[in-house]
Amino acid sequence: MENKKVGVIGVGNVGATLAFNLATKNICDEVVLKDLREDYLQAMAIDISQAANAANASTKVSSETSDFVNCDVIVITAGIPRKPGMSRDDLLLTNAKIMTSVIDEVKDANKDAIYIIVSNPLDAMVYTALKASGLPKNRVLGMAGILDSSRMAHFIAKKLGTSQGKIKTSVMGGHGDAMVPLVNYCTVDGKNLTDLLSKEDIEEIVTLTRNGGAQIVKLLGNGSAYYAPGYSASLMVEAILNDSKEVYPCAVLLEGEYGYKNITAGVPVKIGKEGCEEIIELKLDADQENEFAKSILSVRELTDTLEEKFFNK
Ligand SMILES: NC(=O)c1ccc[n+]([C@@H]2O[C@H](COP(=O)([O-])OP(=O)(O)OC[C@H]3O[C@@H](n4cnc5c(N)ncnc54)[C@H](O)[C@@H]3O)[C@@H](O)[C@H]2O)c1
Ligand SMILES: O=C(O)C[C@H](O)C(=O)O
Repeated sequence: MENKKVGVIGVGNVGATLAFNLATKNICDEVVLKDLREDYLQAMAIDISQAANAANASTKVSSETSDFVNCDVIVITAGIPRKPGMSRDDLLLTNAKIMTSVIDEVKDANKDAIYIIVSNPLDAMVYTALKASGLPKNRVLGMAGILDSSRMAHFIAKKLGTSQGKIKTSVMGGHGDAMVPLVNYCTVDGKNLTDLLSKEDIEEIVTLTRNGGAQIVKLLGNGSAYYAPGYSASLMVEAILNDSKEVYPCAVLLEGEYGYKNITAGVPVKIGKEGCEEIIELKLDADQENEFAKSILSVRELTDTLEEKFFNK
């Protein structure tokens, strides 16, 4: 790619954190921001541009509508976050409306873009984005698996009292309470997690991982996590722009993989300049297959609701 350009729609907590990472680390040549809140949008563009200057990074940051064209990657974080006591699923219809409207606004001027969806409920928003854009499945990916895996690694490090950075984890399925942390694929410094911790400790880590988003929502009281989500999204952007073929867990449309069709959920994906270039089919044991089935079912309930109350109304 010649001039690498990334559009970020929604520059609230996650979008601004993402844009800050992209700009200060020179991950692309241009970042273009878009939001409903005009003054806030401009403030973010100026502040992040100044941060890039402080970092001696050459990335240009803009909030001009006329610049929101020919993006290579568009990340959508526009939408409302949940509040304490809410589930991500409670955001379904509000955020589906926002998702559809922002895609309608940008799709014609950004015909080659790969979309990364962040808004919640994540898997249902990927489904919505696919329908709203009419794009092939490889060009719409959802960010959640990297975040959930990073949470699992955090809880393992805490439990073992070990240094971070040596822990490999992977979480599949929908980004909801039924997500599937893949315990037998976790290693710490090359050693299997199952050889390092008891069954009870591992179960506790799985529960903490599943509740990781809610834990932060409760502590914040008004909003949800953004540093880890923003950073996780920047890894996906980087993999696309650099055509790195990195494998990350991402939400994509399944068309027979893992035995499911016409449903979006998190699976390991090889990411390159075409977006999702391959879905990796891991061998799951019987328990994991059951958990994945439950997770798929919870996403299916949301996409059925969308079909009934949003797309066919
Ligand atoms: N996938 C994940 O793992 C993950 C992680 C964190 C947050 N999220 C989700 O991401 C979304 C954003 O979270 P946040 O913390 O950044 O929220 P936020 O409220 O800080 O930011 C959302 C931004 O979207 C903007 N917006 C709303 N409607 C818009 C529209 N039509 N056009 C342009 N901009 C619009 C708002 O003005 C706001 O600036 C939420 O739905 C949240 O649940 C997902
Ligand atoms: O928990 C949320 O609502 C936000 C996000 O999905 C997260 O996991 O941090």
